[in-house]
Amino acid sequence: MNEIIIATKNRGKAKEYNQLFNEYGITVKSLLDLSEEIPDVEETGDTFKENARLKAEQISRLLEIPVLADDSGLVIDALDGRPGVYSARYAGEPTDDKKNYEKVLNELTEVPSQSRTARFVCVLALAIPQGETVFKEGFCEGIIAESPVGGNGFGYDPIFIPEGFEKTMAQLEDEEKNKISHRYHALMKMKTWLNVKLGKGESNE
Ligand SMILES: O=P(O)(O)OP(=O)(O)OP(=O)(O)OC[C@H]1O[C@@H](n2cnc3c(O)ncnc32)[C@H](O)[C@@H]1O
Ligand SMILES: [Mg+2]
Repeated sequence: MNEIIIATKNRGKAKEYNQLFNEYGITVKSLLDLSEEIPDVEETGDTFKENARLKAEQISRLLEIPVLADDSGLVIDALDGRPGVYSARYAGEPTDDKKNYEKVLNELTEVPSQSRTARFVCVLALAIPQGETVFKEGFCEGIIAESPVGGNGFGYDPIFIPEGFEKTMAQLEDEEKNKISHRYHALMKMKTWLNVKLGKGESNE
């Protein structure tokens, strides 16, 4: 295997998967790299898992090859878990990262720092033609900053301070984010599962 399809139209995600798969010599293609026009998958699920399944299975069925997809988002305790599965379109459509995180900051103006706990969640789905879809979940704990800082990453990165750091995710180098992110943790679980499946390693679950 030297190429894998990620069913995403998000450039930030696609870039991270390329970096994460690079050390295995695997090239990642997103839906933005395919020459054919791929219809948008309606994210009608109520959970990250349902939406990850919809994206991976619909594109796998269309292309007739194994496909990975992630549904991810930011879960904020003081907002009862919002924006959660609605992270991409929290401030409405079309999707706008800046409007999304500004909405979150406005909603948290009265909330003190010890109550600004949150986590990024990533549910990664691997859909296999004629097979059962496999799901792995990853988390990254942190707190919501008072104001946006940093220009790396995407989405809510400028307002998310990961646990153990004093800067936002958007101030981290790509390599640093890719060692702690929810996406990295989900992918490592998927890798372990694949190794066991292919008889190359031990399960640690
Ligand atoms: O569905 P696809 O095409 O993959 O692209 P998307 O951007 O719509 O992706 P999701 O439906 O999974 O929504 C995830 C949203 O959560 C946010 N998000 C997810 N991972 C993130 C990360 O690593 N850093 C910052 N924000 C992130 C960001 O706003 C994303 O748009
Ligand atoms: Mg989406």
